[in-house]
Amino acid sequence: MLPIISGEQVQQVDASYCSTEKISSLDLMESAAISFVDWLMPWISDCNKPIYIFSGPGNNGGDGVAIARLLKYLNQTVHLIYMKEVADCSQDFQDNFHRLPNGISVSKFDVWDGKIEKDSIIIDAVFGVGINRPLEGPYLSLIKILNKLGGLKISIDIPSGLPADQAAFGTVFKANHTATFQFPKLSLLFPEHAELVGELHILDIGIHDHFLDKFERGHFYLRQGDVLAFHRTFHRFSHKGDFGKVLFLGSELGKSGAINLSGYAALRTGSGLVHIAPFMEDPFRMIPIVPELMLYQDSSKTSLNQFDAIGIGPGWGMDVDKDYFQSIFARFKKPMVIDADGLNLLAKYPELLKEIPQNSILTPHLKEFERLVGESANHLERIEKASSLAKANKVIVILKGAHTLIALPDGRKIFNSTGNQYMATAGSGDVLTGMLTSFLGQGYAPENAAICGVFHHGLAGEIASKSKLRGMIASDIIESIPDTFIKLNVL
Ligand SMILES: NC(=O)C1=CN([C@@H]2O[C@H](COP(=O)(O)OP(=O)(O)OC[C@H]3O[C@@H](n4cnc5c(N)ncnc54)[C@H](O)[C@@H]3O)[C@@H](O)[C@H]2O)[C@H](O)CC1
Ligand SMILES: [K+]
Repeated sequence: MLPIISGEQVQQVDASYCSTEKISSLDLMESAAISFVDWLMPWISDCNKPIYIFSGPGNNGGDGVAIARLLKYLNQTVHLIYMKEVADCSQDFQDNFHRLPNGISVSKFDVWDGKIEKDSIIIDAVFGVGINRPLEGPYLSLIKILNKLGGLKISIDIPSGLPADQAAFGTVFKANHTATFQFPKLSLLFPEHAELVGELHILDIGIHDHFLDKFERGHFYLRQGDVLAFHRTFHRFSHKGDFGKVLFLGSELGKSGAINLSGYAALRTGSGLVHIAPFMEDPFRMIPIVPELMLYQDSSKTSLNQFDAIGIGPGWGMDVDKDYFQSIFARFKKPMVIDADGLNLLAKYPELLKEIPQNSILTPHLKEFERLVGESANHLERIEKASSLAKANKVIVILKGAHTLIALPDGRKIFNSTGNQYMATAGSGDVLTGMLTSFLGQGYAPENAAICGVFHHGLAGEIASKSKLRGMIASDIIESIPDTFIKLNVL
């Protein structure tokens, strides 16, 4: 998995890479600039819009200057506005500045006429990961001007003003795309920064992941290439028992959809036998959404050991009494998935947290998480609280949202790369619970079940939303689960 290192460590990685590969930092800046231009050109080459590049005094500014040169070579109309005397800028900035070809309009900010043609493309290369204090003076004035403009606005590496590892501490450039180098900086993954970052793109500049491994501090980014290794494979002689027998407890009267969605998602994820137990007086009156689902009546006296995995909570309601809730942890000693009202019940009876079987998977969304651990000032604090909850109770905490976080009991924190805004729809969480429980029931180690469940859930959402966009519903996510296995070639 790709380590997410700190902004401060980026310089050390660069130095390590340059000395091992015997290249100069200027060469590395050139690869960064080339990867940016390669990424940008396919979608701007036909529109012929003027490009304004704003370059600060450090190496982020240097990237901007190198990009100005490359775009000019590709016959683009380029305006470069730089902020500080060239002699006071970083060495690589200066070297690139002296290589600028003719035909680019170059102005220093304090004498620039301030004119930006309508519908221009704005490239923000003011500050990168070297930001160390809030924007002020000319930098603040510039970003305020740029934030008022519409059109395509792209940040190089990180929106200027945003620190790499912390919550924003002042005015920040508002990008609609951020093209970041090599790995996502931690702060680019915070939900409160979504409006600053826009769509996130990760550009490879040639540094191999193992250069990042040396600086690894427990944060990782989960990509498609990583996820295959966490799967179990099955063969021609596998039978339905191998694929697991799972049960879902939830769905009070009026919310029968919840465990139906979980159960159906478990079937589509590959479970052999799926039971659903509605929390209703006569559970057998409910009609499952697909005939492959079996109904089950649970009581606090019956052992649940016949099941390989259980998922509890979707649509359960808060009328579940404490003794019955507690009895589940005594009747099922293997890792389970706890979601929705299962989590709300834990928030109501926090003394039961220590009774949860080790390595169980808790899947709060932000509100449920707040009920469990209280409010957080920002996402950084939330990430730390999720990790503490996981470590203290030896459970896996999946904090749902854009870039869902998987906090493992050993302290590792994994951020997911799949999914999109269209997944914020009723029942999407019930689908995740179904998928996670299914993987557990198929004999996946809980950590692997968490990783595969979260990744495939996001990927299914991406696939389903292609043809549905805002009209996508949770059932569409379920229908796309099989395509995720086909896409990853998991047999
Ligand atoms: N491996 C890579 O990812 C590569 C990244 N590159 C780019 O380099 C920048 C980081 O460059 P660095 O020079 O370290 O930092 P900045 O450009 O952000 O500028 C730092 C510069 O600015 C001063 N400063 C900081 N905050 C302020 C402020 N609020 N007001 C005024 N001045 C400020 C600080 O003192 C420094 O002088 C990275 O993001 C990439 O874009 C390389 O191109 C190649 C490899
Ligand atoms: K920037």
